Amino acid sequence: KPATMPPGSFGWPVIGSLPPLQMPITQHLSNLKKQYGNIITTKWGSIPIVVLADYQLIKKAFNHPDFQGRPNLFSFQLYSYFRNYGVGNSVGKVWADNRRFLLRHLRTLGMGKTHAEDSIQYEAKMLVEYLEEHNLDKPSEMDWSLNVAVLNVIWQMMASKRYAADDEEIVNYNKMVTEDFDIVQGPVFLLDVMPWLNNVLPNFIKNNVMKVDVLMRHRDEFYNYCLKMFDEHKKNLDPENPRDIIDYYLLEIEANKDDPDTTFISDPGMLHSVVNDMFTAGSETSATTLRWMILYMAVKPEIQSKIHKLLDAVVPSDRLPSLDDREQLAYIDAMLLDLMRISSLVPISLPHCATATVQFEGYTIPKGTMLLVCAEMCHRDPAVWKCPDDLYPEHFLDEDGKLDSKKDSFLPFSIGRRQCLGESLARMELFLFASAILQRFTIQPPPGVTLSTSTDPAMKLLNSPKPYKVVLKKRH
Ligand code: HEM
Repeated sequence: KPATMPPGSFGWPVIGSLPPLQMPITQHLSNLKKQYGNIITTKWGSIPIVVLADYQLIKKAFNHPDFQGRPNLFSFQLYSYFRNYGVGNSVGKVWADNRRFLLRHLRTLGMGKTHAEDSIQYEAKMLVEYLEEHNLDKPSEMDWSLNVAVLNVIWQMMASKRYAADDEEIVNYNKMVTEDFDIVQGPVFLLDVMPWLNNVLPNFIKNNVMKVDVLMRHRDEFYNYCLKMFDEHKKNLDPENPRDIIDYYLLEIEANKDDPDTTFISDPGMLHSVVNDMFTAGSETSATTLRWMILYMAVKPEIQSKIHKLLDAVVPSDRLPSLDDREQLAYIDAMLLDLMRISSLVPISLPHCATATVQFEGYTIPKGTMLLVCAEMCHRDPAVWKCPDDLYPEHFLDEDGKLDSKKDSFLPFSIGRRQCLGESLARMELFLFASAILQRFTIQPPPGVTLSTSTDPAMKLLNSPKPYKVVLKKRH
């Protein structure tokens, strides 16, 4: 390791210092922090890495203009056919233009406003009705209906489409996304960190062990589905009344067709990557957070009962909770924020990459270094949180019981220039879905079962609960 880089070690030649397979990633990084401090050098395969294990350092780094790249990881790049397309994994002007475009038009389409509220409330109503019909009074898993409800919200903003909870096409797409998340957290990781393996490994290993063929098949299926959707949109496009992000994007392409430097190019691959990024980033994340919520409510009856009392006092039982009730239901928002803290859905955020050599905190961080941040460690820091390992909504309430959401050491949506661009939509969704579910049901563990809130150790990028069953009892 160059002496000018932060303390740590590059490990062995070729393999570097790979994280142990069965150890949760936060445990591994926490061991490195104990050994080397808050800023650490390590190496996975051929990728040099700097790990940031302190909130103030993370904030500083993720606001630095030269730390906004993404590393070239095989399983991320695959989705854009290895081109600098889309928003979640793109860099430079393509990323900046697509990000600005999406933020602007998601706001036009109601992100954070009443227009989106109506559509989320509708999905919440459909979801509770579905749960009432299928999951009442018996131990049951929270099935795909949860994913479909969440996906419908983003699907409508992107493509003006919504699906029934048991629609085959959408359930199939959800299964693909979930399966892909499992696969990219498995052995294909070796292709991410040792890209040269791609040229030497025989296809039967890449396909049978790493499941690369499955990832590619899913990607192509979704690509073809998108092409059909784009054609439909082109046929029905009314420039005076754009309906959704796809319409706005088609208009942007048209408006920029004579600009040789534009990133809004007519290659459908670009729009496909934008749509794909939004669907993957916006569905599994919110759906898994709701799964955590349902689990924690079953495990913490005292918090659930406080929420029930509050809902009964504030919201008449013949209508769903709405954003107008939000101030009076601050305890629910506080519970959701603390849920995001304790579950740390994205424990190391998404990796960033240095796009230039940077002098940072007295060290040299060479161009191409990957940056990883310890969000989960910040969320469980006993020096910051009163009850670091427990769900404790009071972490996010001030002395007057008002919501206090701006906390240091709290970064479930990451921080800085690449911070989650769906944060306000996600927070609105979580509030409306969670309060609708809790207004309608009491959530209990199955008789005689002790539910565990420990995370599934097979998951590295996303902290998911282990599969569980709960009993829903109708309240109203
Ligand atoms: C509970 C729900 C969610 C959580 C916890 C979450 C978390 C995150 C995190 C940690 C990042 C990485 C930021 C970085 O690289 O520094 C991210 C990025 C992103 N998220 Fe979310 N997210 C959620 C919901 C959503 C939703 C609903 C959408 C879509 C509307 C969305 C769209 C995105 C996109 C497009 C990016 C990439 C941003 C970029 O690279 O500039 N997310 N999210």
